[in-house]
Amino acid sequence: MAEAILKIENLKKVYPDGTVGLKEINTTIHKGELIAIIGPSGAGKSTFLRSINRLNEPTSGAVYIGGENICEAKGKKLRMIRRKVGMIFQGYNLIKRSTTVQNVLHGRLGYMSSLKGGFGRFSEEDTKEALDILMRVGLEDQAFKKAGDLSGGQQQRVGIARAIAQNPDLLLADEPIASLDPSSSEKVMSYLKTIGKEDGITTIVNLHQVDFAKEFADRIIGVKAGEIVFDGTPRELTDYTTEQLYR
Ligand SMILES: Nc1ncnc2c1ncn2[C@@H]1O[C@H](COP(=O)(O)OP(=O)(O)OP(=O)(O)O)[C@@H](O)[C@H]1O
Repeated sequence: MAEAILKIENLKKVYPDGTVGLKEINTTIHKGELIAIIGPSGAGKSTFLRSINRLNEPTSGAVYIGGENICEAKGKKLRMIRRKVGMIFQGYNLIKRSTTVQNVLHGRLGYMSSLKGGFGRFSEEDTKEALDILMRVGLEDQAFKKAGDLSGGQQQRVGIARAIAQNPDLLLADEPIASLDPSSSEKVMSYLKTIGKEDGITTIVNLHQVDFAKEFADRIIGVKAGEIVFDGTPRELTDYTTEQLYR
């Protein structure tokens, strides 16, 4: 089996108002896997995903990314771990008035000095790499358009390109296709899968659509009431199990 890239131990999240977001999550995820997290609304999918890079601060437990516990990391060490974790959002989170290629270059910021990054001084090499990445998501002809002028599906592909520019080991995608039509969703999931496999990136995707999880994931984790209640291959997720999960 491929090396473990992510190990989660006794991960728990209780929100300040007392709501238990995650009861206790334990799992190991391997290099290059595409994992879909599914489950009913309010199950804890976003809490789970966002706890992995501490976008949402866990209450207790450990998250080892490449052997380092991000929950205990601070300062430079935390930045170094986060640099290797790309994030893709439902609302794309692009700078709409900047060009597509500038948005992709933002993925490189973690590798630049804050002075150069602040002035947007990207090297020719960085720009060339950003254009190459745009080609990989089929957007080379949109590179100099304003990101805000692209369709939703295209904006999400820029989101993928920006995350890839970060040269990540791990990609976290929080409901990346929730706002897209089926055809754009299919494309976004295909690019995530193809690039993940080509580059050996482990990808964890929160999904509402079970059919997309079954079509694209290597492994599906079902979450309900803050706990993992299913963990298996798409084939192992039967109609009965799905019904139990969403009941
Ligand atoms: N900031 C917060 N404060 C209090 N409770 C929260 C907060 N964020 C989420 N929760 C609660 O934590 C639980 C898990 O929420 P989460 O958003 O992780 O679920 P989800 O499975 O991603 O849901 P959805 O599919 O609807 O996005 C829910 O009960 C939710 O109401």
